[in-house]
Amino acid sequence: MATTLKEKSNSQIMDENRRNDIVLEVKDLSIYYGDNRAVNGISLDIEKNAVTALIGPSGCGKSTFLRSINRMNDLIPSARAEGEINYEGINLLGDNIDVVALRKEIGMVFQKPNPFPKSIYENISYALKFAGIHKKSVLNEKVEESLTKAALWEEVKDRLHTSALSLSGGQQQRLCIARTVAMEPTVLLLDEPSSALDPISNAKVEELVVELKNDYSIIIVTHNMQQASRISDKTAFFLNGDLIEFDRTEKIFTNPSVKKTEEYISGRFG
Ligand SMILES: Nc1ncnc2c1ncn2[C@@H]1O[C@H](COP(=O)(O)OP(=O)(O)OP(=O)(O)O)[C@@H](O)[C@H]1O
Repeated sequence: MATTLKEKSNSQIMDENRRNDIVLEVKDLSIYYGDNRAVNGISLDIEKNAVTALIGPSGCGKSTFLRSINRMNDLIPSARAEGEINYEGINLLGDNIDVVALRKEIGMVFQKPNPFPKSIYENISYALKFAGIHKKSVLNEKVEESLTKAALWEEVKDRLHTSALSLSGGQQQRLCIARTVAMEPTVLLLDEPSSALDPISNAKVEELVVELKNDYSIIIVTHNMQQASRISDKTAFFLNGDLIEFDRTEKIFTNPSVKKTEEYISGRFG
């Protein structure tokens, strides 16, 4: 007989509530490049509508982990993953995953802004057309909506048909965020999205990330401890491919449980 709500124990209900708050469930994930293991059997849950920061010294596996979530590592012939990344009940590492559809659902923005050498408008409409949207009025609406979400509309609305390359680095990065958002993803993967930007553009991207978590679940790789503590809700500290500590950001930065975390965030290594 199916369990009715009444019959469920408190712990069952708590467990279900916890699962409802989770967008990605990572289980015993290892990632190899040839024989070299870059990520060592990590497990963690990524919360919905929250910002999760990945921190740790150079080469500790942050980007490798991030890229595994939307299967960008498939583009590296020597890379292979073991374990599970569960999203809506599906293991994203499975053989039958449509990676093009996956990358729409789980979008990614890179460290260096990489707009297409086309107009601001076309940067967004291109992917929408590819996805089958051709009606001009719908395209116009979606372009405006994505640029507004990326806090760029006011700055570019009068020059939508000029080259995206004429924008500042910070504007280009917000355009790349708008381009990703236009595909209506659920999860946004951000790989050091503001590290190549000036302080004012960096602040704008940070503000934007906090705003975007209302609509998306965000995972951000950052080398900037202040940035992680300012904008993230949860922080994962990686070291040599291991997940050393994963907790609420406030806890990680004020009272970490592991000595290595404390040493890293206080700048004693890395
Ligand atoms: N394409 C690749 N081929 C082979 N090894 C790789 C490749 N990319 C990364 N690695 C190795 O995997 C390990 C983890 O690298 P990764 O780039 O994930 O670290 P990271 O923490 O993101 O570093 P950074 O902060 O410098 O970007 C490193 O030892 C790196 O040399």
